[in-house]
Amino acid sequence: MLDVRNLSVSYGKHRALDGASLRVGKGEIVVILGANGAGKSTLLKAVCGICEGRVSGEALLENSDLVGEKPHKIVEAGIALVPEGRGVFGDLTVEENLTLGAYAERARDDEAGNLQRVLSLFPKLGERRKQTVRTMSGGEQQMVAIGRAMMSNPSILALDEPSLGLSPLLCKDLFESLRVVKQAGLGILLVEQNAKQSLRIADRGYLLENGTIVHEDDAERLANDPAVQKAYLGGSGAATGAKRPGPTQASMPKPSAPRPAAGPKPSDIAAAAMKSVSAPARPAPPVQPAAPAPKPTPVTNGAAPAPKPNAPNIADMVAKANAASSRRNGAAPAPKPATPPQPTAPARPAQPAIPDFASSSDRLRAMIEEIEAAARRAETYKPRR
Ligand SMILES: Nc1ncnc2c1ncn2[C@@H]1O[C@H](COP(=O)(O)OP(=O)(O)OP(=O)(O)O)[C@@H](O)[C@H]1O
Repeated sequence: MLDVRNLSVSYGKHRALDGASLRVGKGEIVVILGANGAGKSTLLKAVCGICEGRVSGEALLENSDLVGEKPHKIVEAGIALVPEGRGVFGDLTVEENLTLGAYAERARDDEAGNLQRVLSLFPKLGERRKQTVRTMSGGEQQMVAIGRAMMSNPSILALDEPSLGLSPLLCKDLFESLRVVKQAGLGILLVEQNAKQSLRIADRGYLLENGTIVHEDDAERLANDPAVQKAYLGGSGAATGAKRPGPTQASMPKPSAPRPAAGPKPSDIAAAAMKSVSAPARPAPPVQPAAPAPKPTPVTNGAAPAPKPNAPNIADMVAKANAASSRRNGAAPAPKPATPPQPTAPARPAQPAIPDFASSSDRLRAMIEEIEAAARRAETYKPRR
């Protein structure tokens, strides 16, 4: 279904991805394992059309090449990204978040059907339809992010480190959810540092080292490979002198390389694309998450598509969400329903501090102002080459 051939990415002079080739079939989970800075996110971003670097090679989906296409075209073609950091709209409800994911043209005709499919895959989201996403646990928010991506009715779901920050128990739930998604016939391209659990659910895996794919195998063989165990699973393969058949040994995770400021921040790009949130006259952009945002800022997948007669208007949606939110709870956020205690406390990522606004409409307005400011920064940004 997805056939990536000889994909390379350079950020200025730095070659972050070097001739990567991989495939993802229907109903198949494929995991990319690699140390920090190996180029995993770069690979996903290049496939999804949101990479800031120079991209060459091919990413064929059902034989049409998506390299060079705009992100919303790639969503229309059938690839949806769940970005690192989720990018959910914390001030909106589960249902509102899911609805925003149905922006793609391929999803609009059957929005109700897609919603039903997502809710039947994730019954918990159905039970929590009216819950404000910010009040949910990290694992539940991740489920919202996956559900929202699935609302675009994709054939390939790409996920960037979805288990990041989740407790072991929530990780287990998350990986189980992905198994359910796979059973629905989607192909899953998964970037993960949690090698143990991802290899448990994956069909095949690739090892990425310094931008090069050095090995490919089925997931079970990878999990039992002493060299892989040593590098990614905390095992003692070195003691056995075992060597992986790839060109080089998998290296131990290394600290992230410093990231040169070669382009606008992903959150700025996302914010620029969201300008129409506060400009109702413009057509709304496609709502596919593009990048991790430092706050619960809405993130999108790039340039705005041509207006469609039946296109939902994001500004209207936000206004509706605003009204619903005010009706729901006035100034205070919805109380968090009791959830069973999680085994390890530090798993939930810190929630961004929310200023004590007088009402939820003030909160929304502040959010929009923040997005506008970021958009203005992005517009005037001039990359230093
Ligand atoms: N926008 C960018 N501009 C310049 N260099 C970048 C940019 N994004 C990534 N890089 C560099 O490309 C290399 C690969 O980064 P990438 O984020 O793809 O790695 P990764 O394997 O996803 O790492 P991690 O697991 O830490 O997220 C790194 O050296 C990184 O510094």
